[in-house]
Amino acid sequence: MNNWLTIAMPKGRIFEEAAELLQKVGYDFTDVEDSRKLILDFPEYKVRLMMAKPMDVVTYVEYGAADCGIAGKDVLLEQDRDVYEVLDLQISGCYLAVAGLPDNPLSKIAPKIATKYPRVASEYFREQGEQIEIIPLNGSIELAPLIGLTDRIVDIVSSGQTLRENGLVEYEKIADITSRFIVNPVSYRIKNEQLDPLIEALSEYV
Ligand SMILES: Nc1ncnc2c1ncn2[C@@H]1O[C@H](COP(=O)(O)OP(=O)(O)OP(=O)(O)O)[C@@H](O)[C@H]1O
Ligand SMILES: O=P(O)(O)OC[C@H]1O[C@H](OP(=O)(O)OP(=O)(O)O)[C@H](O)[C@@H]1O
Repeated sequence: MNNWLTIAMPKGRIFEEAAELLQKVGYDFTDVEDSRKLILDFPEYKVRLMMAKPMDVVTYVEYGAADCGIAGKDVLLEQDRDVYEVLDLQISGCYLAVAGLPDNPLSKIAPKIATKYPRVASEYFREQGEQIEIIPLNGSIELAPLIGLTDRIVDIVSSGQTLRENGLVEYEKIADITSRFIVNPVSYRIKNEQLDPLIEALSEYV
């Protein structure tokens, strides 16, 4: 299977758009979504798919367990791993923002920030000259300011519905986010015969 490509695919909300894009370049993985299998072989394409949590795709690619994969720019910013980010696939668009209760100035001493993105948040507030305390959370981040646990959140905004329905407002946008095609640096050299045509084909659709 040395000439096969192993692709780490994000389960969850990115999968459908990623599979649609790959279908356009001749790889039909659309049936996979309903399966619970984590490793799926496609001999017709010489491709092995690994189904991973979106936050973990970069780990599999960095360690060479997968040759390449699809990951949100939010994950790449947070993890700063040794992988090549070769293409902006322009799918699963959203952005990272600072939000909180309206008309609510930051506490003077060590304001608290709830987030799944501690590195991005720390770097952002450092650039603003603010000394903050990170409160790491794994989900429902919007709860934190509602119950008075934190001054602000740093989280993904897409439609804005979650902020709106919880009476929160956006203070600043930090970064626009889309999904990226990433490649393991060694695979990039030794599997260029398989990777180059795929990257080339994808680049025509984005
Ligand atoms: N509204 C959104 N909220 C969160 N992530 C989004 C959104 N829109 C696009 N994305 C992208 O999707 C990725 C997260 O996908 P998903 O929500 O399936 O994973 P997850 O955060 O591990 O979810 P869960 O923990 O709920 O299973 C992010 O890394 C981001 O790039
Ligand atoms: O602007 P919107 O379209 O409302 O999307 C943004 C929301 O979606 C994500 O949460 P998710 O649904 O992944 O749930 P979680 O809180 O469990 O992470 C994100 O963390 C926001 O809460």
